[in-house]
Amino acid sequence: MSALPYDPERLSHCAGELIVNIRELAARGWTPATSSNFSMRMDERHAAITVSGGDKGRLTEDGIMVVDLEGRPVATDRRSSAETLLHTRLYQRFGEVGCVLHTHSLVQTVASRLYAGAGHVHLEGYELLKAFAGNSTHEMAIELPVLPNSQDMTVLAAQVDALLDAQCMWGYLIDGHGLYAWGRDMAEARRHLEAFEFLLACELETRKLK
Ligand SMILES: CSC[C@@H](O)[C@@H](O)C(=O)COP(=O)(O)O
Ligand SMILES: [Zn+2]
Repeated sequence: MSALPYDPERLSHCAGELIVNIRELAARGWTPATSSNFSMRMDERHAAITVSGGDKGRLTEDGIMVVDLEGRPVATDRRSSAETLLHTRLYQRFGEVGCVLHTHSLVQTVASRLYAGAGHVHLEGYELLKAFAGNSTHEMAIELPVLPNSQDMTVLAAQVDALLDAQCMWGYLIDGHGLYAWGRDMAEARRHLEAFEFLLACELETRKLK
């Protein structure tokens, strides 16, 4: 029997799913330099998350570790993502959140700069809005929030908390930084991430043509 406070088989399963998906996202150029971080819920008290630093496109099992939902490392001396708190707050608040993905694509970063003043990106009338869980028509709008960046994760986490108090959503941008998106499992989180990326690219293209 394992002395670990989590199921090692569950960790292996999460690590496998994370690695396959992260490599695919990295291959699209969405994780430049050592940016971006990713996690999956393991159980009601633990999440599997990427370690801090390193090229996410070359991730191996060694690059995934366990934290508790307060963001503390569990049974390891490795250092989890600098942005761990932004992941664990979502798992703490919403029992149904199973996966959190954070990337730094060019489109996400440029959009975050252009819409930081407005505080949100207005996305309306797109068929792809149906990619977000709970939406069944293009005849609707969502506001993707844009938060000010900070190197102090407690400040950023508090901003995210305030947002989540005010509205139900599947993602947010951080100014000059990138996108956070989540879902009930990896497939849903990835669908949301890809939908935000595509819709932001549409907004940027449309601005160019106006
Ligand atoms: C390479 S700078 C990007 C980091 O500051 C951060 O925003 C990021 O996404 C990755 O941090 P990490 O600690 O590796 O999870
Ligand atoms: Zn980041």
